Amino acid sequence: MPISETTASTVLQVRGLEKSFKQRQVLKALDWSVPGGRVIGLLGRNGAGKTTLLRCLLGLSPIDGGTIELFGQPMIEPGGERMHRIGFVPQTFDLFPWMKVRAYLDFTAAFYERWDNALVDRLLSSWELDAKQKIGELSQGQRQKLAIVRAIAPDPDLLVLDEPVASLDPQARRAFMSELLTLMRVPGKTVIFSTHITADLERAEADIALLRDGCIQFTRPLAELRERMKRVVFHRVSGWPYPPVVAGALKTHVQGDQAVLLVEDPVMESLHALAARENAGLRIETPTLEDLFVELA
Ligand SMILES: Nc1ncnc2c1ncn2[C@@H]1O[C@H](COP(=O)(O)OP(=O)(O)OP(=O)(O)O)[C@@H](O)[C@H]1O
Repeated sequence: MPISETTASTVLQVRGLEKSFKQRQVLKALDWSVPGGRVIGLLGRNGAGKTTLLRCLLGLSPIDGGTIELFGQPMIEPGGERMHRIGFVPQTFDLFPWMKVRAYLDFTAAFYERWDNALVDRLLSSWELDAKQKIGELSQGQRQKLAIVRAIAPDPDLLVLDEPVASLDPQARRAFMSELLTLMRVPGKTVIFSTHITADLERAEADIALLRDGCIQFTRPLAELRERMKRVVFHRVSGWPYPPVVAGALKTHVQGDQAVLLVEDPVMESLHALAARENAGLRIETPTLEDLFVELA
């Protein structure tokens, strides 16, 4: 499947990215182009390399090969002018346990050109974070909320979040997603977040990027995936000695009397002709994003 094309508003351009840990090659000649103004959900199975990729993109982990451009400039190390435009929420946040929440935020604010104090106060209050509590005494979920507040407050142009909602309860998750969408309504802002929670991606109407086998397999709007990917089920009482061959099939399973295929851009006339030829029943369904993830990842 094609990778998104480079546009004038490309925020991130990765070419041939290679990254290994000892003998384990995690990212393999990875190409990725991320246009500005989108919410991108990065999906991939456990260990696919999502955290590794996000850390490489931000210059937090050295790369073995390839190039990364952020805002049109090569990304070699973190910091510099660009840090004012980037917000990052790591998978775990356990810095400064001795600092109180307010002191930590004030300390962090000093490093940024922009810092939205009103937003900080609003989020602390609506997410029930106690400004006087020490970070070390916060629960995992509360720390994650704090990390999100800290990342959003500088009004970044690019917000990168590594499983930001993993420790949040459903209410907090929804509140966070709604903040994220509010942030995105400003033109030109880009959000990349990794997650296993496909419902959040659906709520955010995110573009879906799939990381598998060390590469980004595709980056596509969710609506387009829904439109183009169909689950095709053939049913035949006598079973399937060999699976039916269908143009555009990405995955095929035979389960008893059913042959279930995930098909990209199915041609309806061909499917009906095949069903008639094989004397089989035919059903066409739109898979959920979770179904797609299970099939493709
Ligand atoms: N510092 C490290 N040293 C050695 N191996 C590492 C290191 N960091 C990651 N890896 C390996 O790289 C691979 C990718 O890990 P990564 O954390 O990027 O995956 P992930 O997609 O974020 O997984 P998850 O969904 O479980 O968070 C794994 O096999 C992991 O063991």
